[in-house]
Amino acid sequence: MPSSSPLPSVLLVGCGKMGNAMLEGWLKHGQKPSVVLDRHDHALPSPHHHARTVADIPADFTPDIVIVAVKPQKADAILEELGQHFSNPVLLSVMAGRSIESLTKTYKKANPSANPTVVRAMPNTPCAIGAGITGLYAEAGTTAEQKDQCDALLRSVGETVWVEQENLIDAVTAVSGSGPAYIFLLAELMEKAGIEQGLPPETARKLARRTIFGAGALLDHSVLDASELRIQVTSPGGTTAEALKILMQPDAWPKAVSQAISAAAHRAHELSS
Ligand SMILES: NC(=O)C1=CN([C@@H]2O[C@H](COP(=O)(O)OP(=O)(O)OC[C@H]3O[C@@H](n4cnc5c(N)ncnc54)[C@H](OP(=O)(O)O)[C@@H]3O)[C@@H](O)[C@H]2O)C=CC1
Ligand SMILES: O=C(O)[C@@H]1CCC=N1
Repeated sequence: MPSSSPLPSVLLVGCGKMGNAMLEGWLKHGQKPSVVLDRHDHALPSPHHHARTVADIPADFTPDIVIVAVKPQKADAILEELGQHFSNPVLLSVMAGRSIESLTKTYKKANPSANPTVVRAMPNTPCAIGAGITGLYAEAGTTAEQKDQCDALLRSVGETVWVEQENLIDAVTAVSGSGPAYIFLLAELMEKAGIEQGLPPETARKLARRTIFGAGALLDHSVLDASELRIQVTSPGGTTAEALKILMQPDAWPKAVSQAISAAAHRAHELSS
């Protein structure tokens, strides 16, 4: 649960879909004066500050944590620039794939004496409504206080789990970072199939969305395994059993979900450098 003390101050670099999802939650929970660096306009409540470039960051601003939330393929220039501005920050990267080694190397490129302490985090967009889940990994040498500060930020917008090996962040990315997209696809497909069965589009949309919401909420409340909750819906000889005969074919969902998550993890690995 979020603590009542103010959240650490941050320099949030990149306030797009993921950065903004986290920022909304942080602002609600009360955050020390922070700066958002993004080339697009952002109306921030006082005393927070929006900067379009590194040069716009107030000279006396030293954030507790520098968070990098730009695309991993486009991060090099801004990382190099930040390395010249903040020498020894806690650098919290939410970028998919980019390894601690690669982040550190790029950060030090224009300022070899820079020495960031890198923590990697993989949140997801439900952070926007406080229902996120974030996996974290900290490089060796990160202090307990630095880890606590990162954890507090992400815990304020959902739950957190820490992993013991950096490469497991790729698995987190594939399961929960990208995961909401799999569920949104399911919503799209259920809605479409409902329309094919003759339901009015608005009714199909409502049924699909509320079913996914309700099933998620039940999973969240229940101590039972997902498989047990599935069995509770599945009357012998009934309708669900007929649907699951198709979905649970080894070549259907079991294979597709495994392959999809493996492909996402593989892509994260490709983005490491
Ligand atoms: N979207 C998601 O669900 C998740 C994303 N992530 C990670 O979060 C990161 C951001 O993803 P996402 O939010 O989707 O991306 P977005 O492109 O939506 O957000 C990035 C933002 O940063 C801006 N930006 C990029 N470079 C600069 C710069 N040099 N100076 C100023 N502004 C800049 C972009 O502007 P412009 O668009 O003009 O380039 C954009 O507004 C990625 O690394 C991704 O791997 C992690 C978990 C989930
Ligand atoms: O698709 C991506 O690469 C990012 C990382 C996880 C979710 N979105």
